[in-house]
Amino acid sequence: MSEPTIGELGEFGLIELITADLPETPAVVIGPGDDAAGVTLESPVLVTTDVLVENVHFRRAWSTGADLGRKAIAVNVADIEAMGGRAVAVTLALSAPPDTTVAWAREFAAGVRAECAAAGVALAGGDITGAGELVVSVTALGVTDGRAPVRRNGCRVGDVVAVRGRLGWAAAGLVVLGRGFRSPRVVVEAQRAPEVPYGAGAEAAEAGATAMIDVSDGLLADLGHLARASGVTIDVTAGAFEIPEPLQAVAAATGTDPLRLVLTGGEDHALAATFPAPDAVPDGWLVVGTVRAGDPAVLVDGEPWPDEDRGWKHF
Ligand SMILES: Nc1ncnc2c1ncn2[C@@H]1O[C@H](COP(=O)(O)OP(=O)(O)OP(=O)(O)O)[C@@H](O)[C@H]1O
Ligand SMILES: Cc1ncc(C[n+]2csc(CCOP(=O)(O)O)c2C)c(N)n1
Ligand SMILES: [Mg+2]
Ligand SMILES: [Mg+2]
Ligand SMILES: [Mg+2]
Repeated sequence: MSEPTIGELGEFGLIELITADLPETPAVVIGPGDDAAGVTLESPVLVTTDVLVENVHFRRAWSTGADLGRKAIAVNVADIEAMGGRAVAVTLALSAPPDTTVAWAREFAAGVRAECAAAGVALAGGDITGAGELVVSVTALGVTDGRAPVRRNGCRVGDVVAVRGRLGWAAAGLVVLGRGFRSPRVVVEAQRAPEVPYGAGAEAAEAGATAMIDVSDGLLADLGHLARASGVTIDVTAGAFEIPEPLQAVAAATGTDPLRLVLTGGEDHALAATFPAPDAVPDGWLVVGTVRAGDPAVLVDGEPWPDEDRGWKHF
């Protein structure tokens, strides 16, 4: 007998599967289950949306439903973290082919719940539609607990650049999966869902971070957004990075440069921020560069890096 599908379960059955018995939180006063959610927030409110599309951001052959559920929440919460905020609630839109199995949907819902719990956010609502391919769109709401939001435009000449979290792991996982392998397991898992350093964004803001971004496309590409918004040159020191063993293994096995994975690999959602001085950088962050006067640019050891090889571009 074939497996039960969400087409058989129905739209409202799928909503029930996703939303049944969600944990209560003080921030969400209504929902999900009404036409909209009621969320109690202080001001200013941070809001962000990121979409994950099948065969662009993930493949069903490479990732489980649980991986996708986790990733969809994590990549959005990372954007709240990147402004120094604390994510409070999310909404979740899922578009799926009707032959998607109920078993997959259950796993997806479990992944969403697990990451919401890890990030301390409530699922406040969402939407369901049919589609030719899977598409997951999440909107996250966050607060800053009285601090000014950290933006991309605050880098000052003399600041140091620091990162918190992993770089190049998800990209190494993509290389491995693309070649039909499943190991090293740690990088494959990193590609399936990122380990976002929850709380580190607020910590950086508290420590006086002048600008911040999460690394979705690649460190050099994303630091480029800080450099452009702030009108500065960022100089990254290649020797600051200790290349983790699994990345060395993937690079050796596939003839890639491990430093390239670290500098241009996206999807780990590490945080990259600038701080006024080395002693302002919180524990757990790695200083990887400096901010200088100059045209907006990101250099590596004072030299340009090829423009076409800085990180992911959708078009
Ligand atoms: N369709 C859109 N309409 C309005 N603003 C948008 C749209 N897409 C992106 N933006 C805005 O552009 C800025 C950069 O968006 P971008 O999606 O590149 O950043 P991100 O979500 O942090 O990164 P990524 O999507 O690579 O994870 C954000 O302020 C975002 O809100
Ligand atoms: C099947 C498959 N092909 C390619 C990739 C690589 N990839 C896709 S989007 C992206 C940048 C971040 O996305 P966004 O900018 O939308 O946040 C990267 C590095 C993948 N994960 N899966
Ligand atoms: Mg985005
Ligand atoms: Mg971002
Ligand atoms: Mg992007």
